[in-house]
Amino acid sequence: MKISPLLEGKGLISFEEITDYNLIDEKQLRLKKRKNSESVDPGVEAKKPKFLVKKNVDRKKTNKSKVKFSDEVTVGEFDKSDKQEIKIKKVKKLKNSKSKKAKKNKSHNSNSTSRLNMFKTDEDTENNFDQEDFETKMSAWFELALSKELLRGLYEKGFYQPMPIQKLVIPEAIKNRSNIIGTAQTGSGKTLAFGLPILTQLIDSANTNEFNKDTDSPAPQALILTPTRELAIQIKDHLQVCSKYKDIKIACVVGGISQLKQERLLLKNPEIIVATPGRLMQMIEEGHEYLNNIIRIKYLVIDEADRMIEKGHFSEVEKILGLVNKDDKVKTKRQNFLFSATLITKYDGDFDENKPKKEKTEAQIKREKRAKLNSLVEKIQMTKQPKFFDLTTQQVTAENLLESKIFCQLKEKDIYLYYFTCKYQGRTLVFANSIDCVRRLTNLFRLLKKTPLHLHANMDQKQRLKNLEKFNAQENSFLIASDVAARGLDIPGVKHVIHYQCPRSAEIYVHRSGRTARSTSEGLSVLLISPDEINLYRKIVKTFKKDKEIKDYPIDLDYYKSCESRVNLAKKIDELQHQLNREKNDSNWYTKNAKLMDIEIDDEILKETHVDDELVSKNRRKLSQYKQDLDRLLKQMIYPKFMSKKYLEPKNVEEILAINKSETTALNDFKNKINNKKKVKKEKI
Ligand SMILES: Nc1ncnc2c1ncn2[C@@H]1O[C@H](COP(=O)(O)OP(=O)(O)OP(=O)(O)O)[C@@H](O)[C@H]1O
Repeated sequence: MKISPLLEGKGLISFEEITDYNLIDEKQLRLKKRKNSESVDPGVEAKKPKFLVKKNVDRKKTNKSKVKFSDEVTVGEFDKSDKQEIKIKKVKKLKNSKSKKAKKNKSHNSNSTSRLNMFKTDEDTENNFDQEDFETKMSAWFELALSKELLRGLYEKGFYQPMPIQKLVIPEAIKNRSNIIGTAQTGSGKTLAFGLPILTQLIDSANTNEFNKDTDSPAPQALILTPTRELAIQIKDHLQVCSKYKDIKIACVVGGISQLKQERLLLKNPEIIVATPGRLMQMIEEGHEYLNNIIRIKYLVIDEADRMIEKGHFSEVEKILGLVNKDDKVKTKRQNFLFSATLITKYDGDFDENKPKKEKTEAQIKREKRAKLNSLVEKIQMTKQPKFFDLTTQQVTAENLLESKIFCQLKEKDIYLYYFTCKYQGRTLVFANSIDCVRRLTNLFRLLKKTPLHLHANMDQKQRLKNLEKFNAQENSFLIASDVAARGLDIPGVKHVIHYQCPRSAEIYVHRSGRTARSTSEGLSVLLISPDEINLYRKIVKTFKKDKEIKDYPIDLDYYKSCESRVNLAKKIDELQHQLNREKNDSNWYTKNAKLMDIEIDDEILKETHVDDELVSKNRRKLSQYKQDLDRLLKQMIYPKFMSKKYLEPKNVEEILAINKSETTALNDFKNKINNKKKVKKEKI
């Protein structure tokens, strides 16, 4: 058996190791294969189970279950009664037994060859579909009981190995139809962990014509709820690509986009609806027939579940739950999935340094986790005990994420941000706490000719999507966003996440940072912390015990100084521009309204609102001068320390800039700093 690179070397467990398989089927397949020399007759194979089936064996009663529990992966059978411990399902540590591995690989191959014939389309036969390549690369998926059409889609996407959360959740969800609660780091593939089991089961029912069998009016089969529109669209696209070899219709019901268009798509009776709660509830209340039938859904997913059930945020979620839980029979049969990277990480303790510290005991933490899970189960009204998969580590943030910080004064933040975007190449995502701050930074960085993109909840939805698309498409794009972009968004190649302001909660820190270092890529997060944010910073550090992990980001002071003059000038321009606009708007407001109402303005008021023309033209001249100065500054190079001034001929500037940028990356600078510190420490010892 091949182990996912993410599992390798970490002593993590594999789901395959904890299941018992129906070996008779496997033997029969092998015998058949031998008889037919190369491949098994697809006709015969079709009558056999397509995948190895987990036997209904009570592990507790078998002697094979001498197992150890790995700290890093918790497979818990969650118990509703608060008094009982979370039952840990027995799991075996992965052993590197060669003979066992070889045996398994053999069985994979013999089994998969026969299945392969069914994956082929007519086009494949013409285009020489590489069966062997498919079989070798995809073998790790074969035991997860996925439908053949999905395997083909995954192969084309280059997803040759299931990620750990997928490896654990998928077979459990398909074979046992369990309710699932899953938590794993950001970028660890949770979407497909719930998406693939649902798609497989839908494909199976489509193949047996089971959709809407018992009723005349069609109904959605699955509902996926997400907190943001962008995330809903992303999930829809992701599932659609994976299921391209089977016509499973997926529709988005999200706000900010033409309702008419969505209604048209709903006329096609999509099996899966991915929705944000607000628009979904609105359309249901307006009496949309197909959506009203969500009371019959067979699969319910609540992504970013901790956010979705936050008090006061999503009253619509509760209304939707009220609807889907109306019919007891449907509710009992429904399969539920709850996922998030921060499902149980909330820190409710005290982070005030002046108060005595009370460390929680392991038992207390466990109790709290259980209580949180209990409340989730109750809210969703799961009738069957869920299986709980916790793949988060102590670090909580993604494994390949390097975390850093810069302590600075409030007014220095703009300079550090500019410093960063000038010094380093790579897609950069900046988070601010308020929409006003996003707007101000966008204006400022436009003046600095940094072509920033922006994203916040008060923007037109089309513009939001357009900006996200541009951020995706351009190589060194730079997006300034509010926390509407913090959760779930999967933008490839984001190299840096900068927290311009300290996030208000530790969970948001995890999600924001998780926009980089996704899947197997590396990424860097930089927290800019001003004195008034120290408490927020402490909260993050305490929640995740990260006091040693978040190191200072190294700053090149010469470079910083060059940035300072530009940013300060740009700020002056921004302020002056605002002042001029304000004055213009004020005087316009009075004269415009007076005209509209056909009244004469009192002389006194006119005097008060009168804009001093001379002052205005003086400010305009000043503004134009500042702009010219800034232009001149921006044309110069922010030269790195190691370069002498003789290189700074204007024609060489671009060239040098390119060389400079290709040599240094933010991650390398940070890693070098850490390594140098380690060296110094060693030398001292
Ligand atoms: N088996 C796989 N092999 C390779 N890449 C994968 C696999 N499964 C998912 N991915 C990719 O990994 C990335 C992260 O996946 P996904 O968006 O599902 O993460 P997530 O755990 O939901 O993250 P978040 O907590 O931020 O929402 C995506 O680009 C996805 O396409």
